[in-house]
Amino acid sequence: MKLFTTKQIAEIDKFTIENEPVADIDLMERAAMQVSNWLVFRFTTEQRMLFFVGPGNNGGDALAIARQMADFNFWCEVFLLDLGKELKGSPAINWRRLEKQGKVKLAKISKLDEFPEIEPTDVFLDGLFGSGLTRPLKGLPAEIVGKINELPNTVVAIDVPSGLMGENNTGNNFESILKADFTLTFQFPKISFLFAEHEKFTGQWEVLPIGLHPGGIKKTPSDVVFVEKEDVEKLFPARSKFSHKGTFGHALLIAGSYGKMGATVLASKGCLRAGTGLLTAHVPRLGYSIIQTAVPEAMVSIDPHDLMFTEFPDLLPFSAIGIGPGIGLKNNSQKALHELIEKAEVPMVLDADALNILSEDLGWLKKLPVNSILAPHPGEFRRLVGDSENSWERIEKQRKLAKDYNVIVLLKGAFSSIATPDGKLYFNSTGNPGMATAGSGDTLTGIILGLLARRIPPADAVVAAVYLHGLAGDLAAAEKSETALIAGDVIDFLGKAFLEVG
Ligand SMILES: NC(=O)C1=CN([C@@H]2O[C@H](COP(=O)(O)OP(=O)(O)OC[C@H]3O[C@@H](n4cnc5c(N)ncnc54)[C@H](O)[C@@H]3O)[C@@H](O)[C@H]2O)[C@H](O)CC1
Ligand SMILES: [K+]
Repeated sequence: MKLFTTKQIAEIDKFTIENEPVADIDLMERAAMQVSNWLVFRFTTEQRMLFFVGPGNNGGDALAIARQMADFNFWCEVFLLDLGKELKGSPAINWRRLEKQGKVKLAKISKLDEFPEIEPTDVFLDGLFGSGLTRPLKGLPAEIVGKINELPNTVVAIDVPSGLMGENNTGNNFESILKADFTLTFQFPKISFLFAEHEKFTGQWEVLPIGLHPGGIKKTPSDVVFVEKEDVEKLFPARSKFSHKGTFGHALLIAGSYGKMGATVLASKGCLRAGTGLLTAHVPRLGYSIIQTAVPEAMVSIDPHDLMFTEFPDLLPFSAIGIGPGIGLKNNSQKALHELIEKAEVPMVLDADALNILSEDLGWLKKLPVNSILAPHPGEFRRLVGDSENSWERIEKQRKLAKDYNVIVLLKGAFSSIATPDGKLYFNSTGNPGMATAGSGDTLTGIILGLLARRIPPADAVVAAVYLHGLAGDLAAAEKSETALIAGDVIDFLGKAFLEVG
């Protein structure tokens, strides 16, 4: 799914109104009905619904929802924020419709003292501000938000939690952003919902389709993609009956050192499960019997050093190279990594210690084969490019790194993001907190390597690998719980994940 800025969403909104065509007020009614249908199944008519209504269309939505919910026999009360201006357009029409219906108590709030008496079971609906927010909240709106945040009641935000910007929240006043338990957002997730520090504002968010015009969505350009099943399905070429091992390539994995051979085992298994034809794992001497025993499907190339990576085999047979998990930072290994980068001609995926080594001198990134992949977690990313004030700034740095060095940068996190040199940005939609566990990243590196070895174009390989890794983790958590989840489970469920994206 393409993701848009709130400005672009307003344009698609306008396109829909003109080309469907549909009257503004009817589109609002449609959006409101989606929210009402959601609320009806979530709450009971014993609970009061208190609507906090702002001056724009977000408020208009709230007024329409209040009327619809009253028709569903819910007790609804409306509190219109009185900012000294009359309602206009569709919000004004919805106010009159409520007056005519006569089932909902209507009040205005012009100062904080007028905040209503509440019961703990009351549900708050936030229709103060949505995607039209232009600046941080202050004055009365900020006070109302502050008051709502102090109370224990369940809060449902309409479209966007009031006060949160749709994209960049640098410089926003975090004290005056509404903290919702649920956010019901229209048609597209807003980009700022994908940043960890905003979870406390959005709560659980859900996308409600409101039938925006497909033509408008198609013609609006966007470099940002929220990766879902249909985006991944199309990346896999069908396997021909006449395929043989060579068709699916030969991966070289360089991983592990004394005390860290588990990283090699996990990455190897991930790689094999991702469908590589052949895998050679290059390991220090001490790792020989470990790999032969734990991963009999892999061939082993043995380093002359007992404990660490110091040399690599002839690169000719390999269609992709993965390096990093558990290799350590010793000088010999650093030197060998640099030599490998000089010689390699097939796409590489670099992770963990390989990235820590390259952080010392980013000049090496320029020498990587084109479209190689860096797969840092936030700590490794910081070592590469320095501190970031927030997720937005981190993403900007990620995109710049990808462009400047012609590499694909995968930043691992809750919604892992992938930046490509041509300026595209992907956010992954799968995965769960249980996957923040030892060896999870090694497994992912293996999966990426396996897809790369199959000669799937590097950007597609990363997007698909991250999605499948997350999906396997979700399937595993459903059976084993997030708490008990270990990296090996993700590998075990990778087959089921592949079946789902068939
Ligand atoms: N395409 C859709 O998704 C649809 C969205 N709908 C709803 O419309 C809102 C966006 O409405 P809009 O009128 O553009 O903006 P808001 O209601 O968010 O508020 C804008 C209003 O407030 C003023 N303002 C902006 N910032 C501030 C501030 N910091 N302090 C005070 N006032 C501020 C601004 O000048 C405007 O007057 C979207 O979220 C959906 O809920 C449609 O109903 C259906 C289609
Ligand atoms: K809102």
